[in-house]
Amino acid sequence: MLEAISLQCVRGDRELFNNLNFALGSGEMLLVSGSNGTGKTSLLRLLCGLAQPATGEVHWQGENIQDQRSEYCHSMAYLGHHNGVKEELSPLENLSFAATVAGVVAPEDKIGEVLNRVGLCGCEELPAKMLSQGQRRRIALARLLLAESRLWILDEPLAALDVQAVALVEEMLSEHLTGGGLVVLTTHQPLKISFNFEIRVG
Ligand SMILES: Nc1ncnc2c1ncn2[C@@H]1O[C@H](COP(=O)(O)OP(=O)(O)OP(=O)(O)O)[C@@H](O)[C@H]1O
Repeated sequence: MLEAISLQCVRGDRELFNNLNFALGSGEMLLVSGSNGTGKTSLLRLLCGLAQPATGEVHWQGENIQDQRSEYCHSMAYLGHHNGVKEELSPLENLSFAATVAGVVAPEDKIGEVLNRVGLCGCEELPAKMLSQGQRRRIALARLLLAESRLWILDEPLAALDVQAVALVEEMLSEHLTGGGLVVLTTHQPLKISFNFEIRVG
């Protein structure tokens, strides 16, 4: 379970939110909504442990994430605004590198399958810098599929994606939730898959 306990977020001299609470269980999805600049990315960064709340705590499986950083990093996959793709490396190399860092066993045929699933068949060996924005976003989605993390924290996962890729993300979310995974996401685009909770910031 992921729990936000009385979170307060301050950026610069502005309080973005205060006393924010939720509890998300297995197979559940939380949508974080709000207008531009209200604090959605800021909240996701607190949930990942990339930033600290002014007050409050984030708990994973009943324990503060600050006290279990390494375990939490293995349980959680974050897709931010940036794709985290290395420009000089091909999709194949990017995924192989990401799997090694995450401590996941990913033989080349498994990586090939995942790349095929995200529609990158035919450009597996091109340097990422030669790919389009949408194709780079697809590498990031492939990384999620390989990561084997129970908790997905996704900031605008549909950005730059075409209609087929949006449908793929919906399918990925659905499978992840059915398998007992948890999802926290922001999106300015409508999703066909329903969420269990919504928090509006700002
Ligand atoms: N390092 C920082 N220092 C000061 N203010 C910041 C910092 N980072 C973000 N902010 C401010 O915090 C506010 C919330 O930013 P955030 O990126 O969380 O918004 P958002 O809801 O995700 O917006 P969008 O929908 O445009 O992605 C913005 O007004 C932003 O300018």
